[in-house]
Amino acid sequence: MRNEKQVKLLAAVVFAILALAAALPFWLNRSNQALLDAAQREGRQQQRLERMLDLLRDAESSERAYVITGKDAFLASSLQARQALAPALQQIKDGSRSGSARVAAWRIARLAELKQAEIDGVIAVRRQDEAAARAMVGAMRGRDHMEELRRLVALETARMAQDRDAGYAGLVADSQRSACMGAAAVLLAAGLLGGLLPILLRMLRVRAQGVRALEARAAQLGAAADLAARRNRELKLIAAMLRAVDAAPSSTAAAPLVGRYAARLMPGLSGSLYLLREDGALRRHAQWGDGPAHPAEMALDACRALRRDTAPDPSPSACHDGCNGAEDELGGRTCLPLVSHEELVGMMVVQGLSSDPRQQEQQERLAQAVAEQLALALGNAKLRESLRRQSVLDPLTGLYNRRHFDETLARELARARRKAAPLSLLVLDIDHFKQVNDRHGHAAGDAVLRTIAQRIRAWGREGDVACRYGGEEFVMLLPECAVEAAAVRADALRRAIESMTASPGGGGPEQVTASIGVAAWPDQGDGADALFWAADKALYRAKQQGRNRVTVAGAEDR
Ligand SMILES: Nc1nc2c(ncn2[C@@H]2O[C@H](COP(=O)(O)OP(=O)(O)OP(=O)(O)O)[C@@H](O)[C@H]2O)c(=O)[nH]1
Repeated sequence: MRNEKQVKLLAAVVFAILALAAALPFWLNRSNQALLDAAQREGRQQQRLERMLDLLRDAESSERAYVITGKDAFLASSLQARQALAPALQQIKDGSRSGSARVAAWRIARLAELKQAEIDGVIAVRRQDEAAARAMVGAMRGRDHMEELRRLVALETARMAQDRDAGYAGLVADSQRSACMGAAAVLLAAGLLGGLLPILLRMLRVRAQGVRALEARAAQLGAAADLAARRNRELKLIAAMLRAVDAAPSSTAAAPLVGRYAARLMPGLSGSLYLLREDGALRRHAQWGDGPAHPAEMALDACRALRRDTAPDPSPSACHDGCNGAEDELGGRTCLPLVSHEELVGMMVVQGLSSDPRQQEQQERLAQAVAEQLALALGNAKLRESLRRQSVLDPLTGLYNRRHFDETLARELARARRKAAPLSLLVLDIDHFKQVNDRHGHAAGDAVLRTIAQRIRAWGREGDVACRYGGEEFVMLLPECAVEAAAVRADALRRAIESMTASPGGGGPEQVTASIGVAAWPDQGDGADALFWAADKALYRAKQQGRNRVTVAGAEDR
């Protein structure tokens, strides 16, 4: 700022000096012109004075000739000279400007008039008396006047020459002064410019530094804005992925969605999502990108990322020996254990990381952020699954409970109506189970219930729904199975129970039997209650008829 003021001030001074130097030739030219005008004026004045002397000389010659000859012919030129003299004298008076020149001009003019008057007087006397005229001429008055006139004209001429010389001398002095001033002005301006130059250079340097700093800052801000926009997009995608996982009915159902979001979140990278199975192995449920296919299944101890510590380590780990023992190229991959509430729920493998360390760090940071959020969401999904399972499962046998049966029966009935397909219901009750409890104890009774549940599970087909209805009573729903086929299958189950070892661990009965009542929609019951009622009545009849048998509901059971 201070520099800027200095530069402006110096620039103004330099400008003024240069303007002055530029004005000098004009000023000098004006002096030259004035001198030239004065010289011309004085030259003209000198010509006038000489002409005036010539006229008087002509007039005097004519006068002499007339005095000597008396002939009027000689008076003609005197008359002409006389007529020309008056305007010539007026021009001489007008042609002088300065005070002294004017006085001299007036004196000369006056003397010329006196000379003219003297000539006129001699001519007038000659007309009367020649001798008197000759006497007048002889008196030399006219010659004195002419001498005086010549002297004055010479003086005036000398004065004019002197003035001219003085003017020329002044002009030379002015010219020298002007040259000196011009040179001084140029030197001064050069000096000032010399002083100005370092300041300007410094200012330019400072400005250039400022511009560079601003450019660097702008680049930083641009990069920060880009980064913020990228992070914002990533956060939005992560949030959307988490919402999708939350909305999915199970973690396995969520996995393909995760794969799709991961492909958008980490463009250019490939990867796989593994979920931990109940048997403790990792199973691949999603894969994205164009990278190499990762193993479909992986044992926990095959992964260096997982076996490194006793507890799963959620920090990213670059594999160096490949998964599942397979050879893998070094680097370019990170395996991220998905740990939620200190429990491993799965693993995310990201492949194709950049070889540029900075870019790789960013990719790993993003993969780590995705993995952390995903682990929590998958953990929550598993928790929800577990809660949901617990709410519909019977804790003793692991079969569905009565609540689930009620819901399923209503749903399956609706489906059967839609499809016009049969739906069979089996109600199974263990025979004399009270005696089992009484003889072997309640724990042995529980063991028998679990063994029978296993047998039912083994007997069931895909689509069958087996539930513990309560106590020692089980129900099985057989969609798209007509009553005859259901009766056949029920008898197979009865026989399987009859032939199984009821207490494999010992301490209980060796054998148990069960009675089964069978009913089917729509023949034995149109609604859920009617169908159950019919099957239960058939079971009652089986008990009455001696147990360990299958009874199909008939018209009397409706
Ligand atoms: N150990 C055990 N016993 C149970 C459980 N639920 C019900 N029971 C018993 O099952 C027995 C059912 O007996 P009952 O209803 O008299 O029938 P039953 O002895 O099987 O006779 P029938 O059905 O007529 O063949 C009772 O002794 C109950 O205490 C259970 O969860 N565990």
